[in-house]
Amino acid sequence: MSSSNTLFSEESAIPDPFRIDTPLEVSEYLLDGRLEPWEGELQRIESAIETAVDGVYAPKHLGSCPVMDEAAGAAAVASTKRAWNNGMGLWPTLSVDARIKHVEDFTHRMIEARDEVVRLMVWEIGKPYKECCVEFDRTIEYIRDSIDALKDLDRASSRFVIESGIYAQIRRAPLGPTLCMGPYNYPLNETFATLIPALLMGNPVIIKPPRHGKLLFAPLMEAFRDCFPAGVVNLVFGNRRLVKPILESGVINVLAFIGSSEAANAMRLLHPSPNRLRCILGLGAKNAAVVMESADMDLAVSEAVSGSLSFSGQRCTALKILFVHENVVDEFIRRFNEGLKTMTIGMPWDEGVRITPLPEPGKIEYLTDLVADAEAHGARVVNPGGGAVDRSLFHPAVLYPVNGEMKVYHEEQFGPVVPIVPFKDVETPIRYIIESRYGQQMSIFSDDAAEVASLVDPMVNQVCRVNVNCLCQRGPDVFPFTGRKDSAEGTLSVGDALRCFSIRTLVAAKGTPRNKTLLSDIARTHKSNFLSTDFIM
Ligand SMILES: O=C[C@H](O)COP(=O)(O)O
Repeated sequence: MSSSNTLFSEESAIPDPFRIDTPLEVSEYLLDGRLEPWEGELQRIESAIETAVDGVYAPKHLGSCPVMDEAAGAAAVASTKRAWNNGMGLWPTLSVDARIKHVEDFTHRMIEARDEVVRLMVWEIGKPYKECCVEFDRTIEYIRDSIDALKDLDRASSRFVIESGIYAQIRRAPLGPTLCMGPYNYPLNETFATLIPALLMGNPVIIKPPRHGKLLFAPLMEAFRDCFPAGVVNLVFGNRRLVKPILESGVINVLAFIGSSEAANAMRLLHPSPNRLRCILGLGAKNAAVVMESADMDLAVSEAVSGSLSFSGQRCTALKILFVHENVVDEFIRRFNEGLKTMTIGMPWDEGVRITPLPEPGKIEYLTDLVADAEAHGARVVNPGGGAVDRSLFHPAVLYPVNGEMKVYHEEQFGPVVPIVPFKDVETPIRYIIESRYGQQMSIFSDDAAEVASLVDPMVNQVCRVNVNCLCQRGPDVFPFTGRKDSAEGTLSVGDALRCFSIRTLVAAKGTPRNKTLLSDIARTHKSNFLSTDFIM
């Protein structure tokens, strides 16, 4: 564990590849296929990491970004609307293979920017360097897998159907102007998890990067401009002032947002016809682990440590509450505290580091308050040094015994605080999961097949992924990723997301010989599908 005076005794302690010597001043945005100069207000972007200058610790100035206003929001809407052109624009009518080519060209350019994107991510959100690399590479893989999935989908869905005397060609069609907004914890990957399927399916998009993790979009701006037709990708920076007119315009047909349930609800209501707005959302979660008496303790502990504390607990899929059978809870806590030694605290570029500075303002105070509230209601911090604060670093705090009177029992902490609840009867965690406002995932740790089986069936009807002897997680990205209740809308995984960003339409005709010829002719001239020869009658 690093002590406060070894973290950053001086600036030169930062390894060279990670230095940011010159702040990145972003004074352009992408609209209508052009990089436009921004002459208005700029936001000063500071690092999650506090560094020492003349012995005084403060966040480092990383650069600045436009804070775009209502007029810019309206301009972004107009650009996207032109690209859509009532579904008759270049992009929505382009052939699938041509769209894929644009995305592939962009991917090559994106790979060239890897080092810079990763470096900015490390500084802006404090994510460990290796995890930033994984995020980048996972994004590239997501793009490639989505392209493959689109080829399969297109072939499967572009065949002729003859049913009850009706000829039909079923087509996957785009939905229209789309607003993509990712979260700070996966600023690249989770923005692209909506952006790429939206584009592949023919939708023009506005990207609004998250509050933290936005500078890393700057190295991609020229690639977006060069690789896509005008107006297909619009990249704007700002806050509510920018987003409000975009949604209020009524032009946006799809809101793709990963973040809090509250923000999603507020945004949805900005649209003049909220029911018409398709929302593809990845929201909050309070995933529980249930550790039964029969559990393999080594496995349960190592999965629980990693599941609750990877990227300092800032994952929607993190285990945010641990229910442990009362007969094994003492052993579980003892081993959990041992396991915490693998959660090295330090700077994101330190080898093997897992717990890093938190980027959100006010987060340290929030977590400190959660711990104090739990203590006031009878819990203790059971790991030595837990809850200690070292500038923007929060040392993981394991709280025990936690109960329903405490805030941490209910709230999504999204940080390195681990509440442990003892239980006698498995009804307790089951009831917790049933009554939760969220329904993303859960984990069961047990070595008893009958016991697992009895839990799995009721639980798959409460959450969208039941993990057996395994932590909660999103990947592999070809697996469905969604949630019930306030946790999600739509499914954000390879393939499933392509379906979310499109609609099945069909061209149908009375099954006469004349119409058969007619539909074949239409199929020959229609560009939006691959139209393999087996499609043409
Ligand atoms: O923050 C939510 C992410 O979707 C979690 O993804 P992950 O399970 O791969 O860390």
